[in-house]
Amino acid sequence: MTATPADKLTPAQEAAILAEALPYIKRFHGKTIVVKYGGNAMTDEHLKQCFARDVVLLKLVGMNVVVVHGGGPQIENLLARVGKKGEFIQGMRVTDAETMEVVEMVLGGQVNKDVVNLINHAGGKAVGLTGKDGNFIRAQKLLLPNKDNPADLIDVGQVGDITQIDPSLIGHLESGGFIPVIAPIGVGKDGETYNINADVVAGKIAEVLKAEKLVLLTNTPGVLDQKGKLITGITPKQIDEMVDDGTLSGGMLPKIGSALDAAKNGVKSVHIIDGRVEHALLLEILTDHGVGTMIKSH
Ligand SMILES: Nc1ncnc2c1ncn2[C@@H]1O[C@H](COP(=O)(O)OP(=O)(O)O)[C@@H](O)[C@H]1O
Ligand SMILES: CC(=O)N[C@@H](CCC(=O)OP(=O)(O)O)C(=O)O
Repeated sequence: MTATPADKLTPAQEAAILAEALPYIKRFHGKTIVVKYGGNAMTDEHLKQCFARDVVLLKLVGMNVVVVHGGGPQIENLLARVGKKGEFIQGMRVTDAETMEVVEMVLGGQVNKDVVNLINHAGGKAVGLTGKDGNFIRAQKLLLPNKDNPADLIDVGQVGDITQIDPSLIGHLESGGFIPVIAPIGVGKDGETYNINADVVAGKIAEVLKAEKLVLLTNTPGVLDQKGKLITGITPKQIDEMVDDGTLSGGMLPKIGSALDAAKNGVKSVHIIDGRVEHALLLEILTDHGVGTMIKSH
């Protein structure tokens, strides 16, 4: 028998991997999978193309894929060009009127169209939306709790707290074979524009659509413990402890909060995975090798 280089699979091995996908394709056929594509995971061109191909493949084998994207680092780049630096409180960007303009330009424009274009180039039919389209993400001003003084609330500007999501627009797109690509911008009752954390939007959309899975792609292997080791499954109790002792911080706070809310509110499985790994999405959904951290509801 001829030797096979370690990095090349035999035809039998390749076939075995493809066959492994069958039970997952059957299980998730016709089901909704919400994918949050973090701004930190969309920095490398090759990885971006892998992501787009994964989304198209999942759609073509019959899953209703909904993409919600972020764009934190991309917002930061444009803010720097106008001489501003972002400030975050509890993982939320402090959003004054000028920052809101930049956020809407970047999320609703540049990043949204980039993701749409990538997916379409990979053979899908993606349609970009913000919450203003059909008023489908309604929001009101978010006030953050002050841990030191519960009576006091922190004002972070035009940051939105979701009040309502209308799933019908997504349903129409899905029935036409389109892949919705959603920028995390909400609209207030008087037409105000709100900046919403993308993890929060992804979590709420997954809940409203009664999604089978919510997958959050980011730039860490998953949730890490104090020693930097990956935690493959995490419970609400562990989350509370890790928030209290500061092991979970920054952008991970809204991410884990939304993930837990989604898991508690009916989304069957919720995962935080490493978007820097090629085809991380396919590995998570179509193989026996779960990657990253699964968030448990209890
Ligand atoms: N315990 C933790 N495990 C993993 N990442 C953490 C943890 N605590 C804080 N983080 C930070 O959260 C970041 C991910 O959140 P964020 O920067 O908002 O990413 P994204 O753009 O993908 O939403 C990580 O890059 C890391 O710096
Ligand atoms: C209120 C708030 O913080 N909004 C986020 C929206 C983008 C986002 O969430 O992007 P990532 O997923 O790449 O972090 C922001 O302005 O950065």
